[in-house]
Amino acid sequence: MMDKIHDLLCVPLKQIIDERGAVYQYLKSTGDTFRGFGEAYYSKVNTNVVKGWKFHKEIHQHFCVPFGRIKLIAYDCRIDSPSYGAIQEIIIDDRENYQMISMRPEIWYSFQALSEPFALLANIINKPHDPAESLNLPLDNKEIPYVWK
Ligand SMILES: Cc1cn([C@H]2C[C@H](O)[C@@H](COP(=O)(O)OP(=O)(O)O[C@H]3O[C@H](C)C(=O)[C@H](O)[C@H]3O)O2)c(=O)[nH]c1=O
Repeated sequence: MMDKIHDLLCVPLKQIIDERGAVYQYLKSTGDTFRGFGEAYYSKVNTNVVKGWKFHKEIHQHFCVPFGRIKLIAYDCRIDSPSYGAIQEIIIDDRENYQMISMRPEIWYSFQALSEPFALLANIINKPHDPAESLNLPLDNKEIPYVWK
């Protein structure tokens, strides 16, 4: 998919690999996208499962995939955005697409594990998790023009 969502950034990350293993870079407080620290967690996604749709009213998220492979779909519903209506597909994994996704608030997203037996989507958010701050929609809905197959 060719759409690009305004303000959604994909930042390639380094993996420093040697015979003992590797260091996978993720997020620095000096980086342009850093908005402060609230909480860090991993979302485990079993093979082929899709989680979403999700939407955060306020929090800024930083995703990366330290294990496995994830397909992330984002939808821009902001009427005043230059990319209003855009759908962006992003592959994030622990190999050739190792990258950090900086996801500002007010973007709908859902994600699927493409790897076996699961994938981990790491998330660093700028405020502690608060269920009252998020919205959810079923995968099959009339508002988001994307069909998961
Ligand atoms: C994130 C979180 C969740 N929970 C509880 C709430 C639910 O009872 C349970 C599962 O949460 P949820 O269904 O939201 O999990 P995911 O679908 O993996 O989604 C989570 O990880 C993806 C990447 C997101 O973007 C979501 O914002 C985040 O909630 O854990 C907590 O108690 N504390 C927390 O910090």
